[in-house]
Amino acid sequence: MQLVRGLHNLRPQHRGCVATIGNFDGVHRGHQAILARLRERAAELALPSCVVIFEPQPREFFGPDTAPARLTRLRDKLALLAAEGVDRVLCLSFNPRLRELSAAEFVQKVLIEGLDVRHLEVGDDFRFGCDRVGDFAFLEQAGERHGFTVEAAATVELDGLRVSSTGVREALAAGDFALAEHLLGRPFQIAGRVLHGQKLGRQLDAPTANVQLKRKRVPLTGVYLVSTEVDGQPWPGVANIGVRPSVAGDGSAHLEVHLLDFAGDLYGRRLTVAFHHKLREEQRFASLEALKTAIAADIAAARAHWQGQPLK
Ligand SMILES: Cc1cc2nc3c(=O)[nH]c(=O)nc-3n(C[C@H](O)[C@H](O)[C@H](O)COP(=O)(O)O)c2cc1C
Ligand SMILES: Nc1ncnc2c1ncn2[C@@H]1O[C@H](COP(=O)(O)OP(=O)(O)O)[C@@H](O)[C@H]1O
Repeated sequence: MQLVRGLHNLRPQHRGCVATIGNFDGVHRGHQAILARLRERAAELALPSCVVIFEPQPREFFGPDTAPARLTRLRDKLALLAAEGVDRVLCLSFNPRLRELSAAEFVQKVLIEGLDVRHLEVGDDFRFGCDRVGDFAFLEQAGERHGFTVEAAATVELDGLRVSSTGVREALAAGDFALAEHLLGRPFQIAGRVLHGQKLGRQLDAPTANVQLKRKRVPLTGVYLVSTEVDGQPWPGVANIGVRPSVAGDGSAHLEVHLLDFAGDLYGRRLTVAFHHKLREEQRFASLEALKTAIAADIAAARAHWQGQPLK
């Protein structure tokens, strides 16, 4: 899959494609349905498929502190899109200039001049352009003028519930991992590099791989049963994600993973942590001794849970 960053990096060979536009945060089963349709149309027309995404996502641009926490950072989103068979991603910076483009200008600059789109696949609630005035009817009219077809992918519902990034966030916040996994089509995961921490973990009899989080806000906090892979081998563990109120810190979110019966050096490695079950909320403990006792209980609970269970 090819990544093109910014309209200015589009070349003549990128013109002529089948495209879709959106945030694709989480690349959930609703997104996957649109991407499947995109693949079909690309095959029928013998054209490459292109997904247009924004970075930051528009809501993050308008309200960095109020936008919902990301389910997938850019790197993970790109890997998931590649796995869905997308040929090309055009990643546009959502900046004041882009924000001010009218719907007609967006169509002209991005879809016509930039991509020469022959077919556009959109979600049924997709809106775009300054103040979100562009909608499906607008695109259909533009398509008639410029010679491209537009199709609105039907809403994907599972058990009567519309699949959405918001739905996944709500499931995570409620600790309903079965639902999150159902909506995503895979377990919820966070990937990142293992950084050096405060070296407190070993004093707590629970060394923890400190997985780097690139964003301040996270879609879940608490203590969880997790699994990861080390050298291709599935490995169970227990993790805390949150601000660690018992430990002096800067208030930013951390993901700390203790792997059961693991001894070794994980610094610098990239871990993908899958979340399976919530054990408890993160707590503020009065002493490190009390925190140590709580962590020992969490580890015992994780051991009891994973005993004899195949890792997912
Ligand atoms: C299973 C588990 C549960 C944890 N629960 C809490 C908690 O409730 N409150 C808290 O402040 N920190 C909690 N922590 C985080 C510890 O404070 C953290 O792992 C410790 O500070 C080690 O940090 P370091 O890797 O920077 O040395 C938990 C860690 C683990 C592994
Ligand atoms: N069972 C284990 N689970 C997680 N990390 C472990 C384990 N055993 C050893 N390690 C290593 O120890 C490091 C964590 O030790 P810790 O004292 O918590 O230090 P830090 O504060 O740097 O995270 C991990 O990054 C990893 O390299």
